[in-house]
Amino acid sequence: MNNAYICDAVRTPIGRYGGGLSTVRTDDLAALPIKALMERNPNVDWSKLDDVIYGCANQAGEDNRNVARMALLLAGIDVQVPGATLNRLCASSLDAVGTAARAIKSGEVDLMIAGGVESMSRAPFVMGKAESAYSRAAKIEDTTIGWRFINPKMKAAFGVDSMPETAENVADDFKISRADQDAFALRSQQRAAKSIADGVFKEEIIPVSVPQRKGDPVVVDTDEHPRATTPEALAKLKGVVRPDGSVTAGNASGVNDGSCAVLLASDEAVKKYGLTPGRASWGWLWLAWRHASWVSVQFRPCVKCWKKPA
Ligand SMILES: CC(=O)SCCNC(=O)CCNC(=O)[C@H](O)C(C)(C)COP(=O)(O)OP(=O)(O)OC[C@H]1O[C@@H](n2cnc3c(N)ncnc32)[C@H](O)[C@@H]1OP(=O)(O)O
Repeated sequence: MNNAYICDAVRTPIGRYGGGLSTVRTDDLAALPIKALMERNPNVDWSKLDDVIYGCANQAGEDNRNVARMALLLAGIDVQVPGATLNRLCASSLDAVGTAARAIKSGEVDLMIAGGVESMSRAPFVMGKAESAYSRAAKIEDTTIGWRFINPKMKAAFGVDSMPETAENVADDFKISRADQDAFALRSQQRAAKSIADGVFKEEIIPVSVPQRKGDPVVVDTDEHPRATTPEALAKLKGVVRPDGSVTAGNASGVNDGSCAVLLASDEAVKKYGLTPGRASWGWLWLAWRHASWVSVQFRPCVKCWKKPA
C-alpha cells in the first residue's frame, strides 16, 4: 500500500455563534482554507489536484448541494478538479481526511485536499411542503443543530436526543459526575488560553478579513469560543437539559462557525512538488454505539484508531 502524507493544514479561527464570522457566507468560508493552501504551496500544479473532499453536517443553506465543489471553484481552482461533500455529522471533516488518505494509499490518486466547513450562525430555518392540497399547515424547523423532519419510526426505535441530552445520557450511564465534567471543561479552557497566548495556533489559523457595514474590515484571527473561567463560576451554572442535570453551558461544546483544509499527498506528489511530508501511513475505523444519537461515545474509539499507525 502507498503512503499518504499530510503536507499542510490550515483553518479559519473558530467563531462563536453570531460572532465575528457570522456574516461570512458558508461557501465563502469554505473557500478560505483552500485559497490559503494554494498560497502557501505555490509549487503545486493545482490543476492536477485529484479531488477535494469536504465534510459538512448541515447542507441546508449556503452549503447546500456540493459545498466542496463550490469551495474549490470559489478559491480559484480549475473547473476540471472535482469535489465531493461528505456527512458523518460532527466527524465529517475527519472522515473527509480519512477518505482522502485511503484514496492515496490505494494508489488511485496522488494529491487531495480534505477538510470541512460549518456555519452554525448561518444555518437556515427550513419549511417542508404541504402534505395535501389546500393545507394551511406550516412548520418551520431550525437547522442549526439537532434533528428536524423527524421520522416517527426513528424516534420510537432510537430516540432523537440532542447533543446536550446525549451528554446527559452518557454521564448517567458512565457515572460521570458534574465535578469531573467541570474539571475537564476548566482544563480545556486553560489549555486553550495558554495555547492562544503562546501563539500555538498562529501557524494554522488564516486571519479572516470581514467587511463591515461601515468603516474598515475587521480581522478575525483568534478562536472566539474559549473564555476565562473559574471552578466556582462553572459550578454555579444551571443544567441546560434539566435543572438538576450536569451538562451546562460551561462544560458543553459550543455552537460555532469555521472551516479547515488539509493537503494530502503520495510519495510521488511529495517529490514532484517539493512538499514537506508530515505523518505517513495511518488508519482507523468507525464504530457505532447502541444509541443512534450517541455520537460522543461513537467518536471516542475513532480518535484512538486515528492515532494508531496502520
Ligand atoms: C455536527 C455537530 O457539530 S452537532 C453539534 C454539537 N454541538 C452541540 O450540540 C452544541 C451544544 N451546545 C449548545 O447547544 C449550547 O452551547 C448551550 C445550549 C449548551 C449553551 O448555549 P448558550 O446558552 O447560548 O450559551 P452562552 O454562551 O450564552 O452561555 C450561557 C451562560 O453561561 C455562562 N457561561 C458559559 N460558559 C461559561 C464558562 N466557561 N464559565 C462561566 N460561565 C460560562 C455565560 O456567561 C452565560 O451567562 P449569562 O446568561 O449570565 O450571560
